[in-house]
Amino acid sequence: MIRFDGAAKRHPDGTVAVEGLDLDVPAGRITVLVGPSGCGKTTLLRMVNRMVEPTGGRVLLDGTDVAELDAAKLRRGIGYVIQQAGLFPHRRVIDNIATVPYLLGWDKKRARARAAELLDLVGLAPETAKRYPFQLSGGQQQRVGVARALAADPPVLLMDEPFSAVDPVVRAGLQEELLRLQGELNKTVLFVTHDIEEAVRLGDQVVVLREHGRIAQQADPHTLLTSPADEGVAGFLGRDRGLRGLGLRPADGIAVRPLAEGTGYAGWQLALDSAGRPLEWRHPDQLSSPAPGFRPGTDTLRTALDAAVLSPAGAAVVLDAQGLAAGTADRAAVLAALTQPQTDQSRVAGRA
Ligand SMILES: Nc1ncnc2c1ncn2[C@@H]1O[C@H](COP(=O)(O)OP(=O)(O)OP(=O)(O)O)[C@@H](O)[C@H]1O
Repeated sequence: MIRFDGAAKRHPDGTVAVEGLDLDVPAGRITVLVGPSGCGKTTLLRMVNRMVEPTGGRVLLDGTDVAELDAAKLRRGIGYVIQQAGLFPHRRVIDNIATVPYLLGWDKKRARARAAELLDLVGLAPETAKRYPFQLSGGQQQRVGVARALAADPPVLLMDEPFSAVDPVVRAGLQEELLRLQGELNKTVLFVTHDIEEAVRLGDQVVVLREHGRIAQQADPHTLLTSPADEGVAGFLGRDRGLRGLGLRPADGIAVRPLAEGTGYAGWQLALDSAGRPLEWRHPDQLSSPAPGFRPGTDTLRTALDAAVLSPAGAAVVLDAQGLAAGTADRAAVLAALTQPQTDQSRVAGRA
């Protein structure tokens, strides 16, 4: 666990970057620091690996003040990912990833074998190994950056706006990948972003900061979206936060009308292919329309609601794990599920 214990940073020119922060970053979870430019996010992150020395208070790593640890050794035990990856331009991808193992004195063969393993883990093709960073796309470079940070299997990962230099589609893919990796690796992740959307998507815990590293709110994403601490946080969260909150809840507890009880709604009939996959909604007097659906438990309430809203029949198709139609759920059934209280266990699979 990382603990900020009154951690403060005042620069020689008098600028107070962080006034004095108390914060616990629990082991094995993702904690996101989010807030406007200049509020002290990067300063706080860098206090952990001693790239910034606090001028007041302490940062504890598993109970030990990091100031008492050898800085180089400390950094080798902490993965660090920054914006635009920060790869060594003159080194091949494989050797970029093996940077820390080399520093730790691993022999070349073992270090490269580990790097190849990580290349695969972050979803890059083996032939990428021989390339130089300039021969990769921005998204691929970020994946290499993540692989490099993970190379020596550090328990702690510091990520400073790692995905902000890539376009929204690539960014969403990288976020997805990080959640998948975290599901396997359970690192203690401290992640900095100025994007609240990214914060609620990735964080088990989200810490909204104001200027001078003051905490405006510290909460899980659902609580943050549904109960912002004040007007300032609500403004920072932006519009549609209720709807966005549904994207964090699994589509459970929705009453399903089984196929055997019929698939007709006010003249619309659900057509299936021979295997039982939904094809479209058909109506004798109207154009056919796509039949969107959702998988209970796997998809979110937002997806279920979207499917019900888009359906001309006013009902979403309920799918099984194989993508076959298991039944339908009308808008009223989806809306009824929205009003059910959420338990801690009911977060989207892979997130909690
Ligand atoms: N070396 C320095 N000397 C003086 N002031 C500094 C120094 N480094 C950072 N600051 C100031 O400390 C404050 C916090 O900076 P920091 O980089 O931690 O903010 P941030 O929240 O990460 O911002 P951004 O989202 O723009 O990256 C800012 O006001 C910044 O100008």
